[in-house]
Amino acid sequence: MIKVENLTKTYKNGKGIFDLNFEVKEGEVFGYLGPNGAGKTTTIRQLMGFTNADKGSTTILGLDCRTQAEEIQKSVGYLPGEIAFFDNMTGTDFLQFMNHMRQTKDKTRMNQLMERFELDASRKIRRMSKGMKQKVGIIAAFMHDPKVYILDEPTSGLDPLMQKNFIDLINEEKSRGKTVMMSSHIFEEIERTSDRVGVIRDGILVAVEDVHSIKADLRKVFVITVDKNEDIELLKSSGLEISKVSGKQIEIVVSTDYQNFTTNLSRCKVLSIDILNQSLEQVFMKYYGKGE
Ligand SMILES: Nc1ncnc2c1ncn2[C@@H]1O[C@H](COP(=O)(O)OP(=O)(O)OP(=O)(O)O)[C@@H](O)[C@H]1O
Repeated sequence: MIKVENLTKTYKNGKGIFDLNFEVKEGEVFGYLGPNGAGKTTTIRQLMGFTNADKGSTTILGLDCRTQAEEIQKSVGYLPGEIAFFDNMTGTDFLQFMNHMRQTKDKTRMNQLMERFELDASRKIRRMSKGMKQKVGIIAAFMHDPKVYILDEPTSGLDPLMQKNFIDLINEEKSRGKTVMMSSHIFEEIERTSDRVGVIRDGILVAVEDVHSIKADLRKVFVITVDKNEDIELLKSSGLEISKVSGKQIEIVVSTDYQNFTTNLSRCKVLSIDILNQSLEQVFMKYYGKGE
């Protein structure tokens, strides 16, 4: 659905994106992660045909992003990172204008989305809060029911309830067979929506990972409080992976060995069990920060 081959775009200051190769398959949600300035927006703008690459090719729905940009911009559901609207228009005017540009007559989906995101679009855009403008952008990207969505930090400025609303919307679209590529800084949002994740750093794609298999491999840390010191000794000699012992509290890391874990636990007088889940954030943080 989306294909990026050897894509390179270098700005005069030497920054940019370098030799990117990845594909977003039909019906998949592809999360695009990376620190500030990594090159996410640059990649997305290339895909939307707003800038010319130095090298490489990009296609969406089989359309060439450079020579068929107009068609792509009409058919893809695109949400820019920085939303620049016609400030003097009301939200409704802007959405109707977009419908007109795309020759969409049916307003049912637009109205449903406005209701879903609780947007009063009658206000002038320049008087809207950042979150309200973001909602206008989301509705504009989704209302023509496109096959492919390209979304640059879609939940930026949205409150937690609306973020959840957005995640639900993405998952609904995925179940309808739509293809989504979205950049984000919010790991939870990626974890709850994406099938695969691409990580970009300093303009280079440093990883493409399958989120489902990462989730399956995530380890759980159980924090167990027992009644007696003998129980601690028993657990220490059980062959389980112990990450910390503090008095009558012991932390046990379990990834697959649940049988051994429960058998040994049943031999102890357990007072409490807490679980610390390893998150996608902990897995991906290695790509952030300097020098790692
Ligand atoms: N028009 C431009 N001219 C020169 N440098 C640019 C231009 N646009 C972006 N850059 C630089 O290219 C790099 C990539 O920027 P880009 O906006 O693609 O990053 P990003 O991953 O989207 O970042 P963020 O998460 O902060 O939005 C940055 O170092 C940025 O300063």
